[in-house]
Amino acid sequence: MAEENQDHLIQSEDPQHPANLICTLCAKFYTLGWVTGTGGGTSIRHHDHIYIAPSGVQKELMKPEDMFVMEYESRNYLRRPSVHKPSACTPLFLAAFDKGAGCCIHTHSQWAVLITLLVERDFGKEACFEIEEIEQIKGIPKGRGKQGNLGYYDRLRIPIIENTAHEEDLTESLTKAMESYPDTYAVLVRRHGIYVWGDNVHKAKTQCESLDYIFQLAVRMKELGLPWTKQ
Ligand SMILES: CSC[C@@H](O)[C@@H](O)C(=O)COP(=O)(O)O
Ligand SMILES: [Zn+2]
Repeated sequence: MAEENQDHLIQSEDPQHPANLICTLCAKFYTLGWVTGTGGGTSIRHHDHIYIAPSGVQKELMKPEDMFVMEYESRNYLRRPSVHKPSACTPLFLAAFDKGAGCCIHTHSQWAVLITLLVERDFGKEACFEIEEIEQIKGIPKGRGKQGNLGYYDRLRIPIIENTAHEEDLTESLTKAMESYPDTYAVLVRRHGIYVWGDNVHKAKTQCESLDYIFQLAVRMKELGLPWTKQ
């Protein structure tokens, strides 16, 4: 089967079609500083199809025809544009889909990176960003299989993993963090950025926005000497 010729998988007039949506979302994320300089990206699961962007391209300028399509069960590419390689983030996106996600967003947001620099590295212990009593925490779900979102008095915890020289080498520690923090919908990567996933595109996007807001606020709080938690 000629993988390049599966154009029907990415051609649709529907703006909500994953191939169109990845392009429009990344163009918006670029304006937030989340996917500049080819860094970051987004992947969407649509039934048994995973839509993946190319590696090393300007993520805000992508077209639907640039998209790779993988069959989730077999992990075979159904569509593979010959001029590109698939995103180096693909195994990390797949780790999120394995946890039931419908969409995974990777950003290089400077707020996320700053948070990873502000949380001490404690050798032998898993690092974690924690904050409470901030209204926007209510934009984050309680956890996988749990109903509803965190409350104002709940503590938000986002694990932090160490960066590696190559994106794909993050997969093992990302998977481990997902297991240590079964309720989390995000993992920070020190000096790199964040992976955020959600049950669907809408949830992944709004959760990513809520977290970025909280990170920006937390950086400012630190500058002002204000604590993130009561103790
Ligand atoms: C600025 S290069 C960034 C990459 O190494 C990587 O961290 C990244 O987020 C994007 O990888 P890509 O393979 O282009 O999808
Ligand atoms: Zn990255």
